[in-house]
Amino acid sequence: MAERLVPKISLKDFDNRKDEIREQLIRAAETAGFLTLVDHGISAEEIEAQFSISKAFFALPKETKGKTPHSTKTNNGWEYKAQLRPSTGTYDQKESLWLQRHSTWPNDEDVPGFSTTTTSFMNKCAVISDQVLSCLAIGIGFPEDYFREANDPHQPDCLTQLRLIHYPASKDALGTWRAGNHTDIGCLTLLFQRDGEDGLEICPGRESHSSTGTGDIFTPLPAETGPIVVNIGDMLMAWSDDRLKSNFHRVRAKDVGNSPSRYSIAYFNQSRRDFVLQGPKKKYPPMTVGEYFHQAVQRNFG
Ligand SMILES: O=C(O)CCC(=O)C(=O)O
Ligand SMILES: [Fe+2]
Repeated sequence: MAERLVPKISLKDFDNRKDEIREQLIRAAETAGFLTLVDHGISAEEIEAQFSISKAFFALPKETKGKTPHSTKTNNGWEYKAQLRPSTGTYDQKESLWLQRHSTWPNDEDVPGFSTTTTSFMNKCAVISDQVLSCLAIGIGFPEDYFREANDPHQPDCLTQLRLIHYPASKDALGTWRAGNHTDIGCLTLLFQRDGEDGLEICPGRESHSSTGTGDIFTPLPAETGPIVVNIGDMLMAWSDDRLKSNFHRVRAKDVGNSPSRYSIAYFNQSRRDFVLQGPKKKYPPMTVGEYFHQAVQRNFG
């Protein structure tokens, strides 16, 4: 069932297969709001190299990780079991490191290779995001390069973030959540997982970018090293006049018994703060991405 719900889409030979790929991406974005990308240009070795960096960081003592402190103002830095979800009323059982291109990063003495590996990984994520967003732009009715400008990661007002996540191993997790039920606030998320570290569940069926109601049928998506899980965020749902679906998802550990630790990496395309967001059908009044973000944070966490 999960296989049918979340299609596997190949980006192989992108320039020559653009029309076919675009159709597949739009169909997935309009239905489940989730899809899995293969042949996307980041090798399994490169993904594992970034996971090694992530594992090395999270294995450091708290004092060393705390040298990159989390800021509530920018949402960058290292947070430990700090995300309180109104959807669950509990703190997510995880730690994560939020990074922007220009934020403070852990230094290379503490994590050898951190900056080179992570910069190259972010650059590759940006290329894939650009390919997907160029297809979705046409599907919505914008010019092909519309989101290239709106999401340009090299602009100083770009809100895009990479998030390294670690869910510690657990036993009898009933009543807790690794990541409570939520939608992503940004435009488009690329999510990397590892073989055997399952836990992600998705719940399609949302009709408006600001609705907080959700169904209760969640489908597990088995974790695989290599394929990238891609999902639409609230911002792109609003930007498409609710045509592309930003759907609820969550991460859970086993209610009873042992769950191994899980590492995941998310690349959140969150657009440029000063860019004006409005769909081609003008279903919602125009607002800047910064205003949208603020409103969505209030809605999800307020
Ligand atoms: O760890 C995961 O697989 C999901 C993370 C997630 O949904 C998020 O950080 O928004
Ligand atoms: Fe998410």
